[in-house]
Amino acid sequence: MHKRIARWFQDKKNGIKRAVVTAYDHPFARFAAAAGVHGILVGDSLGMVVAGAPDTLAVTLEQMAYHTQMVARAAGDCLVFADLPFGTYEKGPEQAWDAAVTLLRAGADVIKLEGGAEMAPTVAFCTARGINICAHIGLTPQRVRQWGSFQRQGTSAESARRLQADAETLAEAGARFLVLEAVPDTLAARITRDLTIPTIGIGAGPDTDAQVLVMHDLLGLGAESPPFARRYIEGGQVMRDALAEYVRDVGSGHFPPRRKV
Ligand SMILES: Nc1nc(=O)c2c([nH]1)NC[C@@H]1CN(c3ccc(C(=O)N[C@@H](CCC(=O)O)C(=O)O)cc3)CN21
Ligand SMILES: CC(C)C(=O)C(=O)O
Ligand SMILES: [Mg+2]
Repeated sequence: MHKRIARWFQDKKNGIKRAVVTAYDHPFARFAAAAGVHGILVGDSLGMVVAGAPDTLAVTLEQMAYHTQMVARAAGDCLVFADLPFGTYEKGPEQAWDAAVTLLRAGADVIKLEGGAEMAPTVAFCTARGINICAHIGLTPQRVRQWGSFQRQGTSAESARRLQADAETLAEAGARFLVLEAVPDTLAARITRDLTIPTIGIGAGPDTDAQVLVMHDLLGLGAESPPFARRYIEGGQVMRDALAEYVRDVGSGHFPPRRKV
């Protein structure tokens, strides 16, 4: 196993938590790596937080490859995860393989895809041929057009049982990581305890092996964040203040300074 991935398994055994953040370009990935983040996810959430769309469905493989390249160049020792976007992998293992190769060539270490047991053959196919797969269950945003909104999952006993079975099936198929999104804390804790692979939670409570947050939520750059996100700084306000000062300085003649020669 890749030494950097083996560390994730070791830390899970020892109960040491790991932190993942999304990044979509070089400067943000550089900040994440310098801060000691363990993993960077080039998420298809870029369609929403960077491109301004209402969901992630319009993101293309070419866009994901472009952003993965920017991030990988700055990632240092961070493990780089990249999302397969909607429509590039659901038909089956061979379609998924082609798309995953594109993102590996762009610099990703681990390829993430959404879905439960129905994705197990694809996970097994890619894993057997040399690609590290991160599965993603619970609130899978690529299915929002079926649900109508971003709804928490696993809240009924039946849905919780299905998610737990999905987790086990995906791990048995060879997934190296599992993202649990917007599910009850108790369910995430149970799945984390049952699996030997590291779980990465978002809106899934404190008991997953790692956490992931969207960079623009963490830094307060978006107008709104999901209820579970913590805005560590109101970065948007900091930027607006700087920009307004620039506008004032240009208007008043304080910028640029007059040079002697
Ligand atoms: N900026 C941003 N941050 C994210 O974490 C994120 C995105 N965008 N876009 C893609 C998905 C969507 N995400 C979300 C969004 C909302 C909830 C949520 O919990 N919503 C409310 C209302 C749900 C409903 O209408 O039923 C909730 O309390 O469940 C969860 C995950 C997480 N992801
Ligand atoms: C929220 C995370 C897990 C994600 O899939 C993304 O950022 O696209
Ligand atoms: Mg995603």
